Amino acid sequence: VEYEVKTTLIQFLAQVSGKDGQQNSTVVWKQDSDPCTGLWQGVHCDPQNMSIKWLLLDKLNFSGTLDVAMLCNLQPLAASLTYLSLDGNKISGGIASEVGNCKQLTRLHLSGNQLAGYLPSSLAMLNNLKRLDISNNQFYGPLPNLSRISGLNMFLAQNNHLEGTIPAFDFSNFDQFNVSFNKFRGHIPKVHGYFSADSFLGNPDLCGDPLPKTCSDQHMPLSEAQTSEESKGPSKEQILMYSGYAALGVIIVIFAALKLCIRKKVENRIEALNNGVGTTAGDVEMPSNVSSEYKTEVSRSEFSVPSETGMVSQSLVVLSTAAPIELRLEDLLRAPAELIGRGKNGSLYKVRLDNGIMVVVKRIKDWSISSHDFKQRMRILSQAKHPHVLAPLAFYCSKQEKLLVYEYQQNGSLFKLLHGTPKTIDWTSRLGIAATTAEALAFLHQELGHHGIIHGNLKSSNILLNKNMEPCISEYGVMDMDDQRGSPFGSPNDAGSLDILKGDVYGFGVILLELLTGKLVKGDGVDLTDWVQSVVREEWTGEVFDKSLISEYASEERMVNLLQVAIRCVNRSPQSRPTMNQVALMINTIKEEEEKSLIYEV
Ligand SMILES: Nc1ncnc2c1ncn2[C@@H]1O[C@H](COP(=O)(O)OP(=O)(O)OP(=O)(O)O)[C@@H](O)[C@H]1O
Repeated sequence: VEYEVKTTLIQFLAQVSGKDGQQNSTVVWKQDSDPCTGLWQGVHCDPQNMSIKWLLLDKLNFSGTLDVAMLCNLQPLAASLTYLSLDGNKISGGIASEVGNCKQLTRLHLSGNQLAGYLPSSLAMLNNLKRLDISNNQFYGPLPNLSRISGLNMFLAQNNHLEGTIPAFDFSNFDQFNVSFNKFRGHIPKVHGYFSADSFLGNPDLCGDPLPKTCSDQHMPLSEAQTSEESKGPSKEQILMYSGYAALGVIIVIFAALKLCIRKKVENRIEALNNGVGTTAGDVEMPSNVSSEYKTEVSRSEFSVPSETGMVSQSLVVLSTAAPIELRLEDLLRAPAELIGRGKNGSLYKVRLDNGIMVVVKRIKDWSISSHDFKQRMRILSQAKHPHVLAPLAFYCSKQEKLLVYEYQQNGSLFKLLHGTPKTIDWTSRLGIAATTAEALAFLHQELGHHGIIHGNLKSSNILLNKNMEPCISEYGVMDMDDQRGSPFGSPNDAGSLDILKGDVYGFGVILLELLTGKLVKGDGVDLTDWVQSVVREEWTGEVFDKSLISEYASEERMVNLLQVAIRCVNRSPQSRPTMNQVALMINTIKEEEEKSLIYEV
């Protein structure tokens, strides 16, 4: 590492620790050693080119001042630093505008210090920023327009003195967001159910969903209020801006008209198809290639879809733009199908469409839900979009029969990954799957819980792996809440409607136990939970873990932490189980610890 970089880092440390000359400092970096090879505490380098990537100096009792300009004005550091973390010290000062030079920063964690002052607008120029935590400080003034950073997925700024309006964030990008206990005012931008009131509480002049306080005219967003006060006549910039908007408007209208034309064409086609299908129902081919695993003959009558009149008269309702273009019921029925599962709520077929695309069709018979409620449910489900939730592409609904069409996931399920041979899943991947699944489930609970929609059948065979081997929750909302009566998962009937989501928390806890033990679940998760609880009661906790995790030297501390989360989730009493939001936070903390330890090893 260059001499200049070393000197700057040492000066930065002296200033931020408040221990000049590093006397009495808990961290000592020496000029005669190298930050990357000399194991400087808190410094993590890219092993390829020995550049400084992370500076992690959390909870070290530092009481100096922050000088980010010192780091970000030095080109080699500014070009390599991706993660700066100083959480939980007593550092004062502010964030200098030079932070904008640290263009590679993806994470800036400054929570729990005594930092103050305005946030520089250059913060919003950090295009690579993903996680920004400035919570529990004394920052004041308005927020820079952080909504322009498209990849930002965590923003924590609670407990400061920030004011003005909240920028128009796209909350669907965020897994954590909190601006509570500040002095923000005006309308909250559209939250679409991604975050609850907790994220906005404690701002007396803030209004609108999800806060109970509705907005009146006096709550006009600051930007609008300023415009109306100042506008005697439009300025040159305003004229330019408005003509830009007008041009954009024209483009949108043309685009909408085009879309309408296309939709009309498709509708005509479906109509024609439906008329045709009614008369050609007899031509529907028999599905073939039945899976040898199930050794079940699929006959035409089993997979064809008769309407109430005995004819195929309704079309598929396509819900997703990801659906293969012109996905039609007729094509589904004609395509070769392979029975791949017969679960407690229906059969599952893998279907190869004419164009070679594979889809999976879930066929649910005799579900007592009315057609109206089913359609309504499908519409709600399709609106809750999340990258780790496999939403149905399309559905079909008649009185006796419901079909749901999903994308085929060729990497199979978590069940197969954990219990198949060879078992190829290491600790880091297991923790990653746990964290991602927890976040996705927390999202669904937030989005759908108030509609009374739960997963209701969460298990490792319903966690599928996408092409990047990331987990996706499948078959969400396919089970009726009533179907869970008497289930050990803790149904809504156990303790009132508030607990409807806690059955899913139980199911998720069992998945965590499977990830940790590598053992099979029997009888609705009961055997495995009983076994784990008895071993832990006898204080043989270490015996619980999958042998392959022990032999790869996975951190026992973090495995025990995850086990504690799992045990809380499978608590007999639904009320004592945490919410999925809490679970997701706990697992994320364990994952962050794991990431930090991995980089220490480097
Ligand atoms: N979209 C999909 N792509 C690939 N495989 C899938 C898909 N959906 C389900 N599977 C797999 O197909 C198999 C059968 O699924 P199915 O849902 O019928 O059974 P199950 O999950 O064991 O039971 P249940 O009906 O109770 O959910 C499972 O191994 C599941 O992981």
